[in-house]
Amino acid sequence: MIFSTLDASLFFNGSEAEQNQFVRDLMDGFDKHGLVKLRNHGVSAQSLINTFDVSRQFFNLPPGVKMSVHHKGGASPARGYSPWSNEKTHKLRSSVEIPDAIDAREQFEMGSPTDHIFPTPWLPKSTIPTLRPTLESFYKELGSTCHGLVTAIELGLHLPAGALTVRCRPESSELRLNHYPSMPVAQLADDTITRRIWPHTDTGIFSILFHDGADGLMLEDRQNAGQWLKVESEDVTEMVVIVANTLERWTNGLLRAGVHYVAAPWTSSDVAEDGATGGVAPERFSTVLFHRPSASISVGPLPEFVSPERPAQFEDMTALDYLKAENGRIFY
Ligand SMILES: O=C(O)CCC(=O)C(=O)O
Ligand SMILES: [Fe+2]
Repeated sequence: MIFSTLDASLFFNGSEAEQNQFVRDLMDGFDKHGLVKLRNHGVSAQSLINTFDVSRQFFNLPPGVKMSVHHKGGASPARGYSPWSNEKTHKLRSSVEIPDAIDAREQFEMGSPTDHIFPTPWLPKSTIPTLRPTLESFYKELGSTCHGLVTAIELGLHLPAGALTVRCRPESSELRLNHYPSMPVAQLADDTITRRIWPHTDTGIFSILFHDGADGLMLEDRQNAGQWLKVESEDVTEMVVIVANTLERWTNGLLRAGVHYVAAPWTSSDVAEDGATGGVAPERFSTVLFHRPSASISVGPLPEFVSPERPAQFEDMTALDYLKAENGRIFY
């Protein structure tokens, strides 16, 4: 296996020596790839089943119903439903200009249940009674895991206890449900303008990701520029953690964000083995939590990572202004 799968219970419930080993392995994975996989992460298998179940129910609704909770686009934090191709993820890598590039994907985003400045629009309870309670409880569970991971990162970066966790209060993370409709594999080939999601980095501190078993997640190989690694998964309860831009900015480039995209699946029975021609890619569902700092916190480099030999590489701006600047470029 290319990527380490770490046992998070060693950090949450282990001895000091086990915690220290987990922190070393986490930092090693972040350094080598910008990605690690976790098991025993605290999110229950039942929550995942429930979440993918309501996600399927939501995306199966008629377009008009989904559009009643439409995300209006633009710079504000994404809340609600974005139909096919509304987000242009290829623009997240400003160095790569691809005219008319399309994301073959629809999505739903929610913010913290306590966020009253950018509230999440919900369907009437009668439409899918379990949608909101399931997602709010999933959000809460993910929040506990994120808190633990941020604590581990503080240790790994030799920062004082609480240095990063205080920057994540009040909670400002965003939960996204992705649905990639079934489509001919040929439409996702290298010479087309369509990807399930284009190569990009995420804007938060890190992202935690689950999918429903349909593979396709690819990560840029930092050892071989321009090459991509398949993020194979051993089981659907495995959590993928990807370093995102804010951690890169805070550490002044010490930890780098993982560039990722979703390709046609490589193992599905209904897709040719090489994944490049023929066949139909089955639909795919994923959930991503973008763990973000609180809105007013700076995403500029932390003083601990700036020195005369290593001047600040990133602008000092609030997490909200940073998110707005990115969203303004990619959401229509
Ligand atoms: O669906 C996936 O596996 C990746 C999704 C993703 O990268 C995103 O939503 O930012
Ligand atoms: Fe992403």
